[in-house]
Amino acid sequence: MYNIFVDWKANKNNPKGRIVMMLFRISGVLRYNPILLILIGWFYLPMYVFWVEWVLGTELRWNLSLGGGTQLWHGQALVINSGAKIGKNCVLRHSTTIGNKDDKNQCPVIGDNVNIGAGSCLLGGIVIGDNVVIAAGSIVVKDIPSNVVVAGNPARIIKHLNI
Ligand SMILES: CC(=O)SCCNC(=O)CCNC(=O)[C@H](O)C(C)(C)COP(=O)(O)OP(=O)(O)OC[C@H]1O[C@@H](n2cnc3c(N)ncnc32)[C@H](O)[C@@H]1OP(=O)(O)O
Ligand SMILES: N[C@@H](CO)C(=O)O
Repeated sequence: MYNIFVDWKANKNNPKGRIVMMLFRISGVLRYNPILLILIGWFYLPMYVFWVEWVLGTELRWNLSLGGGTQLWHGQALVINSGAKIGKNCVLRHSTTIGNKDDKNQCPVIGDNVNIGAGSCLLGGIVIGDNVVIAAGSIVVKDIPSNVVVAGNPARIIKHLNI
């Protein structure tokens, strides 16, 4: 619940990001509260799926593990498999896919402060460190260490960050 306020602050000057993240966090509250889930989940979750996933095209599954302070820019055609884990203070944009590579359904585990450029694909059971910038249009299919910028298809390190 606390993350609602953290996300709100992180998405300053970004009303769409604020609203989508708030709706996502409310669905997360239902996940951990069986009574609320029974009382309002039957109504709220289909509405969430309809408006956020289908109409806005932002597939942030209600049971996704997503750290506080997530910035969501634009968000259209963003699809994240619910098996992925994303840390705190990450930036998500449009036309991005984070999901499985094959039918083993292993998904990325992403650290804190990871800034994912528009049009990227992060696939399979890979681990991405903290403080990583993923350039627009990158295809990431291998582990990425902390404190680097990666770009390209397949994504390779183009810079080391002094953090
Ligand atoms: C509507 C909107 O505005 S939505 C916003 C969309 N923006 C994003 O998604 C942000 C993503 N940001 C990027 O992709 C940026 O290019 C960054 C952060 C990866 C790199 O930016 P900078 O640090 O300024 O790097 P710089 O421009 O100096 O490029 C460094 C090298 O990486 C290459 N490079 C930069 N971006 C990319 C990319 N997306 N894909 C492949 N290579 C790239 C450059 O060609 C350059 O290569 P060179 O050294 O061989 O000449
Ligand atoms: N600042 C925004 C611009 O659209 C972004 O980085 O995505």
